[in-house]
This record gives sequence, structure tokens and C-alpha cells, in this order.
Amino acid sequence: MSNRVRRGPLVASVRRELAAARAAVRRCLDDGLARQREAHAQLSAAKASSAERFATLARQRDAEVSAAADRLVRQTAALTKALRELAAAAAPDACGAPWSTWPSLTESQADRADRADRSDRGDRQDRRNSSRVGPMAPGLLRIGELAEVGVPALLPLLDATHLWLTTDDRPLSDGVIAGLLLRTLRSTPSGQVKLWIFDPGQLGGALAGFAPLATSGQLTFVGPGGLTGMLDGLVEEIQRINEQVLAGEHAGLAEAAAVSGRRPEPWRIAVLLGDDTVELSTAQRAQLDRITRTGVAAGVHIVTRGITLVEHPTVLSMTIAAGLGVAPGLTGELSIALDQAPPAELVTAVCKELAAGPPPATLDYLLPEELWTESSAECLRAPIGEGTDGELAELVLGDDPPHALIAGPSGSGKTNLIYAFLAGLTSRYAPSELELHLLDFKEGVSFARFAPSHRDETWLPHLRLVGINVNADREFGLALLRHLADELRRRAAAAKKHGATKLAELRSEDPGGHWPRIIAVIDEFQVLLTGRDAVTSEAVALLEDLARRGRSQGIHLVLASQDVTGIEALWGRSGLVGQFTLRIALPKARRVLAETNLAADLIPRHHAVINADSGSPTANQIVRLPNCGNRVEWQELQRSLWLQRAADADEPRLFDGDARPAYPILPGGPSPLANQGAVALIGETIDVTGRPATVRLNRAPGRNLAVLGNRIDEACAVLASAGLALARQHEPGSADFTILCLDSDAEHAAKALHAALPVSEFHGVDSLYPALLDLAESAENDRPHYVLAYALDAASAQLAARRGPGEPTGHELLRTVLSRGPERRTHMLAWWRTVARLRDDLGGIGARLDAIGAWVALDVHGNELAPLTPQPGGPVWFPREQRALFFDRAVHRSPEIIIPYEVTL
Ligand SMILES: Nc1ncnc2c1ncn2[C@@H]1O[C@H](COP(=O)(O)OP(=O)(O)OP(=O)(O)O)[C@@H](O)[C@H]1O
Repeated sequence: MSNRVRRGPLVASVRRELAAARAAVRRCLDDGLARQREAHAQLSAAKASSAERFATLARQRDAEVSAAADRLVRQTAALTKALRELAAAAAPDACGAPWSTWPSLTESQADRADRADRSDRGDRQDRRNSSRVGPMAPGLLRIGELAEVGVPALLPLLDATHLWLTTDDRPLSDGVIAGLLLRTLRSTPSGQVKLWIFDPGQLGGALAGFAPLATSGQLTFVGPGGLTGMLDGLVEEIQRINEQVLAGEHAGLAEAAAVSGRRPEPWRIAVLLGDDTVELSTAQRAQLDRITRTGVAAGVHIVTRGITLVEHPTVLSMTIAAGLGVAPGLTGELSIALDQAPPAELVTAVCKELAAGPPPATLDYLLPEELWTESSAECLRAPIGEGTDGELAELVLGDDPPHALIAGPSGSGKTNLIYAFLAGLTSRYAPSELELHLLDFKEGVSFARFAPSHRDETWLPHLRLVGINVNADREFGLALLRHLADELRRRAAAAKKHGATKLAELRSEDPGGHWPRIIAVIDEFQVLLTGRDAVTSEAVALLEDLARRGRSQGIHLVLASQDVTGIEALWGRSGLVGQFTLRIALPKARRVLAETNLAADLIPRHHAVINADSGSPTANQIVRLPNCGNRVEWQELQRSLWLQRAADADEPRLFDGDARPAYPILPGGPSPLANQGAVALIGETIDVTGRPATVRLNRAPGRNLAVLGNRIDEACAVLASAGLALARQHEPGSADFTILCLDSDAEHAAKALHAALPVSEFHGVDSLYPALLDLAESAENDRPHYVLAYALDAASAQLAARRGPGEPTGHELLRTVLSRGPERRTHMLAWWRTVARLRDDLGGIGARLDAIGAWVALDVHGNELAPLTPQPGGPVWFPREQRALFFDRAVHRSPEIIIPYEVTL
């Protein structure tokens, strides 16, 4: 029972709990079912809207993709543009321009000339600046375009890399090399890149378009056997540059150039075009490796096709296959669509232009901004061209160096250099500061432009004397030196008086004096020193004196010579040469610099080596000379200088060895002095002033003149000028003239003179005897009577003919007139065609010739004149056209050379 009782509450409790649990479960179930229903409802609703939502999302996605694509296009375009701009800046002008835009192809010769001309007229200073040589390497060089990107593919080369091409397409790779070379050459100053091309496969044919550069020394084609020499040469260059140019101060030429502002050495590029036949020897390989490792710093670059280069940071390698290039070191994986080779005619045209060099600067390059502002008290200083530093390079003459020697073979530009120096000097110094004497011993008229002429009335106001075509007239050179020696004496005396030891002191002690510096330029001066005769010995003595003492008196000599003989003529006289411390050597000049100084062999044309230390190799200055020969430019300069001259400035004296001096119009008229002896003019002396040669016909015995020789025109000219001059000195009608003409060839001239003289008789061979008889027997004692006899020896037979008893022969009469005439004021001026005939007429061998006090010899050799001169054996004289030897016993120690006048009757 008790168990039943006790079990009852437990059951009930369980039942309650079970009921509660059941209720809870039922509630849960209901909730679950409700949520299930709700979820089903949601699912149904979601299912209903998903298609639309998907479509929306897809739309959103598409829009974003398209916006991103747009952005990509825009950004790529901007990037490409920026890259292109960058490329254009990195590869400017010739470095990057497509071949079709290169001016050489599109610009005609005329356009180029016009462009050069326009730039010539530009501002002088700008031109000086623009002509300066840029020291830095050009930009990057275009070889094609990055295939996928369309951006230029650019390579560095100068001062940066060697280039090693491996290729299956030789023409394409050679085109790449040609393009690189052409761009490099065009974008560096002329002459600053030297090329070697080793092309054993085609013997230079692969890059034949560059051949014009070989003519100007910018390119060397290396033959199959020349590789060793070329590599050895480049190794030596690198070594030299390291030792002497960089000298431990700079890491490379690029750095040296950046510091100094000028490139001390050109770039050197060796192009090696290999093929299957080329196998480098061990030695060649070793040299190539050395160049590869060390070359870039020294500006030496290798560009190879098919020849392996050693691995080195400066080696850029590129593989060319299937028309594309891949250069991992440059563009990574990207391939390069390579440009076509430059057109062959473009290569040749550009190379021809480069070989010709840039158009030379001209005269105005040397002129100052303002004329005549400098003082020459201390020295004379003028530019003659542009030095390697781009600055004007000057010649200086003063106390040190005092004198200059210029040398160069024919055509090397000596005259041009002298023009350049004169332009610089005459535009800086006024004529009161500088006087010029110019003498040219060669045939030609290079200095004639500085004197007035019928074409141009102007002259160079500094010029006192100019001698042209003097080649045969060494005496004129001597005359110039004598003139300078006189001036030297005058200056030395003035310096002594003022206690001055040099020109600057004299000028400050004597401020009112006229003490310009004097420059005497003698071109082809060796002609003056060629003979072993009195002219040479006197010239050398004078030159020595002038060279030694001229320094302190402001007299400067500039001697120019074409070949060694001139210099050697001086070389034997070390004292003389030593004074010429300023040396100027034109290309290939020999011996003007010191023996060990070979610079003149290395300079290109239109350049000069200036050396102010007697040619010592360390004092070389290389100068590029402008073209100063242009006549029109000179005329312009000369006119502006001429217009500034002083109002009383005299014209310079022009001596032209090829011209006959005209009979001068003498100043004044009849002179009372004529009564003591009138003066016959017989020609012009070879002298700085062009002084007339005269014979005074006074009452002294022997005052007759003999003209000797066969040259009819000149003999007639001597008699005509003598007759006209004599007539001019007497009152009209106060003197008599008798013309004797014994040869028909001279009749025209004799009659013309007869007509020109106031009171004159004319006799031919028929009336010769009576005329001589009159003259011999004349009682007249005080009236001047001049007998002008033409070809007197032609009447020798008549003169010798015997007459009746007691009658004198014509010869006797003639001798009487000659010997007794002068004291009665009757003078004979007679022409004999040989000395022997003169002697025959005067009495034959052993005849005394005292009656001939003066003579003029034309084509007569010196030894034939022995009986007429005090020198035993006669004077040293070889007849020359248009020149005569003149001797007047009354005034001369030895005969002098004269030029018969050109007389127009
Ligand atoms: N710096 C220059 N630039 C351009 N042309 C030049 C230059 N120097 C000389 N020339 C030209 O070269 C030619 C020869 O020059 P130049 O007459 O001065 O030589 P040279 O040495 O005096 O010759 P020669 O002794 O035969 O008279 C001339 O036509 C001249 O115009």
C-alpha cells in the first residue's frame, strides 16, 4: 500500500512535467512551423525578385568595367604622350628625328647657303657664342619604337655604352648601326667624333655611305689585316688619355668636359662588323676586352655586329631577330620595332656636309664693337681666329714677342691669316697708333686691295707703303728695310733724348710726338735672301739690326714664307731667328716650330698653330681661322676705316713691280736754278718714295748721258722723259733742243718728242754731219742746248767717212761736242745700241770714255759695262725687262736700278 501511496505523487509529478514538456514542444513546433512558413514566404518572395536583381548587378558590373577601360585608354594615352615627350627631350633633333624630316634631304644647296648667309649677318657676339663647341655628349639615339607601346626606343651611346648586336639579319642590323652613327655625327660638333670601320666581309661596303668622312680624316676604313693595328691604336689612345688628359683628376672625359666646359678629346667609335670568317686572335681578343672595360671613360666606344663583347656594365647587348630587336638591359622583355636604315643618299649628303666642316666664320667675326679704341703704347694685340676653348685667339706683338714668322705651304692660308691679323689690327688701332708696310714677293696682288685703285678710291689709312709683284725687285725689299732702319735710327735718337728705353716710355715722355708702332709684313721674304749678292748681305744685316733693336722702338717684322728655304735662309743665322719668338704654323708647315714640335702636321686645314715661345711644344695654341679673303667684306671694312681717316691723311705709296710708272707731272715750272744745270729725269728709282732718277746737266766736263742697249721703247722713253723734264725747267724759248734720229724704228718716238719740245730742230742721217758741225763750232756759250740722239751708232759709217782735206770726220765732231759741249752748256743725251759701238764712236779700243759722265744701261750685261764703271769687271747686273741700270759718276758709288717711265707724247 504504502508503495502505491508513495508512487501516486511521483506519477502525477511526472505526468505534469511531461505535459509541460509536451506543451513546450508543441509551442516550439508551432514557432518552427510559423518560421518555416515565414521562410517559405520569404523564399517565395526572393525567388520572385532575383532575376531582376541579377540583371541590375550585371548592369552595374558592365558599367564599372567600361569606366575602367575608358580610364585605362585615357591614362595610357596620357602616359604614351608623356613618354613620347620625354623621348623627344631625351633624343632631340638629329638624335631622334625620323629620317624623312632631316634637312639635308629637303633643303637645297641654295637654301643652305641662304641660311648660312643670314646667320653670317647676325649679331657678332651671338655668332661667337653659337660657334662654341659643346662639351657634352648628345642625347639618347632613336633606333625604332617599342613594338607594343608605340613609344620611341632610345639608346645611349657616347660617354655611356658599347653596343653589341647579335643578329640573324645583317642588313637590318647594319641599318641600325648606320642610323646610330649618322645621328651621333649630326648631333656632335664637326670633327668631334672619329670613326673606324672594320668590315672584312664587305670591305667597307656595309657602311660605304660614310666614305666622304674619310677625306676629312674623320673616318678610317680598316682592312682585314688592320684590326690589330686599330685595336692597339685605341688602347694606346685610352692609355694616353688616362695619363695625360684625365691625369687622375677626373673619372672620365665626360666629367672633365663638364668641369672645364670644353671637350678635350674627340669621341672615338670603332665599328666592328663581324661575320663567320672573323676570328679574333688571343691578342686581339685581349685588346678588345681592354677597350670594352676601359673605353667609355676615355670616350672610346665599340659597336659590334657579331663579335662578342666581354660582360661589363658599359656593354649594351641587343638581339635582332625577325625584324625585332630585344635589348634586355634597355627595355626588358619589350621588343623593338627597328627603324629602316637611313636612306643611302641622306647618309652620303650628310657625310659630305660634315666632311666639308661648318661654314667658316668671316671677317666681321674678328672686328671689335667699336673702331679704333685701343692704344698701342704697350703692344699690338688682335684676334685671328677661334681657339679650341671657343674664345678668340690673339696674336700679340710688343716688347715680347717682338716679331713673327709665319710658314705654310702654298695654299695653306698664309695670305688669309695675314688678312685676318690686319683686319683685327686696323679695326682696333687708329693710324696714329699703327702704321703698316706690306710687301709681297710673290706674283699676285694680295695686298693691292689696301691701296687706292681705279675701281676703289679707298685705302687702308694705316698703310704707308705697299709693294706687290716685287718678286724680281729684291731691291725694293732692300729699300723698305733701309727705310725702316732710318726710322729706327730716328726713334733711337728720340728715345735717347728723352731717356726712354722702350716705346711706351718714349710715348709718355713725348706725348706730342708721332710714335705709332710699325709693322712690316714681308710675304715670301726668302726671295729677298736668295741671291749671294750685295742685296742679300745688306738685307740680312738690316734684318738683323731691325730684329734686334726694333723690339724696343716699336718696329715689328712679320715674315711669311711658303717653304723651308725661306726659314732655312734665316736658320743659319741663329741670332736673327731667335728674335722671331712668335711663330705661326699653318697646316703642314715645316720647321717654323721647334724641331720636336709636330703640331702643324696634325691640324686640319683652315687652322693654325700659334706659338709665342719660339715653337716650344708646350706653347702651342690651335686656332681655327675665319675666311678673311672676301673682297666685298674687306671693301666694307676699308671704307668705314677710310671714312674715319684724318683730313690730311696721305695715300699710301703703291709699288707694283708689274706696272710701269707714268712720267710724273712735275710740280712748278721753269726754275732759275736751271741756269746752274737743269735736271734730266730718266726713270723712277726702286725706292720707298718712288723718287725720280735724275742727271744734273751743269757745265762740268762729262755732263752727257749715254743710253745703252737694244730695247727701242725703253731707250726712247728715257730720252723722252729727259727731254720733257729739261724743257719744263727753262723759260719757253730760252733753251734749244736738237733731235738726231738715225734709225727709222725710232723715228716715230723722236718726231713725237720733237713736236713736244718748244724750240727744236730735227735731223735724220742726211743732215747729221752739218748738225754736228754746227754744234761743234757753235760760239754760243750761255744758252742751254740739249742734243737728243736716237740710235747714234746707226750712223757710224757716215760719221767715220773721210772728208776733204782739213775737214773733220763726223766722229771727230761728235767727240768734240761730247767733250767740249758741257762747258758751253751743250749736252748730249745719246742712245747707242751697244757699249762696243759707243766705244767705236768715241775712238775704238782704248778710247777714253770720260765724256760720258752718266749712263743708263738696258739689255746690257754687267761685264760689258766695265769700261764705264769704277768697279773692276763691271757691276753685277743681269738685264731685266722694264728695268735699267743707271750710273752717274758725279753722285754714285755704284749703279742703281731704275724703271724707265711710261711717257705719253
Ligand atoms: N680660314 C679659311 N677659311 C676659308 N677659306 C680659306 C681660309 N684660309 C684660306 N682659305 C682659302 O684657301 C685659298 C688659299 O689661301 P691663301 O691664298 O691664303 O693661301 P696661301 O698660303 O697664301 O697660298 P699661296 O702661298 O699659294 O698664295 C684661298 O682661296 C682662300 O680663300
